[in-house]
Amino acid sequence: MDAGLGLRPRPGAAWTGRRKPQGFPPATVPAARLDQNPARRPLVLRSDAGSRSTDPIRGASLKGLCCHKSAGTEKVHYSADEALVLKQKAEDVLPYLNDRCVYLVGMMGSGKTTVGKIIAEVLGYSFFDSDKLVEQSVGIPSVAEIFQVHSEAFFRDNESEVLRDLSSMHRLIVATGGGAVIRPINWSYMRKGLTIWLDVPLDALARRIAAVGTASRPLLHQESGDPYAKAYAKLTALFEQRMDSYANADARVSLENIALKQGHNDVNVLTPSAIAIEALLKMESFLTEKAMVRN
Ligand SMILES: Nc1ncnc2c1ncn2[C@@H]1O[C@H](COP(=O)(O)OP(=O)(O)OP(=O)(O)O)[C@@H](O)[C@H]1O
Ligand SMILES: O=C(O)C1=C[C@@H](O)[C@@H](O)[C@H](O)C1
Repeated sequence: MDAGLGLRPRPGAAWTGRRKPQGFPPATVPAARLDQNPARRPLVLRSDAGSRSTDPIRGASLKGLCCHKSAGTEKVHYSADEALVLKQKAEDVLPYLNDRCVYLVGMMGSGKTTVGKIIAEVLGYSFFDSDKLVEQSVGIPSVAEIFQVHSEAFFRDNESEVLRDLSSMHRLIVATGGGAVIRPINWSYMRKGLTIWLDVPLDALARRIAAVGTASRPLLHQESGDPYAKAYAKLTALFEQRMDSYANADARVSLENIALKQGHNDVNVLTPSAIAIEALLKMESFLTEKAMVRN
């Protein structure tokens, strides 16, 4: 049990009696229109029998040309205690979420994919990585190559189109690209769901990124120099430009704060599931406060 988070599982307590928020009624998922840009491949939405989601996006999910990383297709490991808390928190959040999508925003390497898959798993939602969807729709296998063959602007245009298409769907956890927050139009799409900022200290990000190399991250990639130092310098510059945009998110998950609560100095010792638990707590706070204001 993660005592630092002050959580006690309440077996069977799925609903706390708070009024279920209104809005976002169940919707029929329209066919995604990823075919408007001539460089993009048409995308067909159809039911995904392979998804482990309990109610896969109202009977439809991105498949075929899209990369569908359902949370159920890759095993996520966490301790029994964490699993219990995750399950309980997911049950608390689900009624308030009301099928809305959740967009994880944050710098490169902040854990949007790692944490997003856990959240998707416990909520029974489907997981998508918007970078992968752009790669699939453009037909180029890596973001780095898209930058090289086309341009960053081309990538950003396609990223906006992907986010626009996802915004008409339900029950998705979306790991967005690190730079998705810089375009106001993207916020108009993400605002249809819930936005969560994974706020990770730059030093920890630089260490994570240096450990795996910068080749897949075109904005950080330079031919020479110490991988940590160059990642740290570039991340610092990017973060200065973007921090106000990240702060637009509905909720902020600060790894520094979680580490403080758990008595750690280094945020990189935090387990992805502890971060997912904190994200669910933040989602719950945001959604219940919003419901109280409304009622
Ligand atoms: N809590 C954690 N502690 C340590 N390392 C982590 C943690 N979460 C993720 N990582 C590692 O950090 C790297 C980046 O994680 P991940 O791909 O989930 O981030 P991301 O935000 O989706 O990145 P990007 O936006 O660049 O795709 C991976 O190597 C992952 O294993
Ligand atoms: O931070 C960024 O601008 C980026 C982050 C990645 O997820 C990719 O979307 C791309 O490499 C750009």
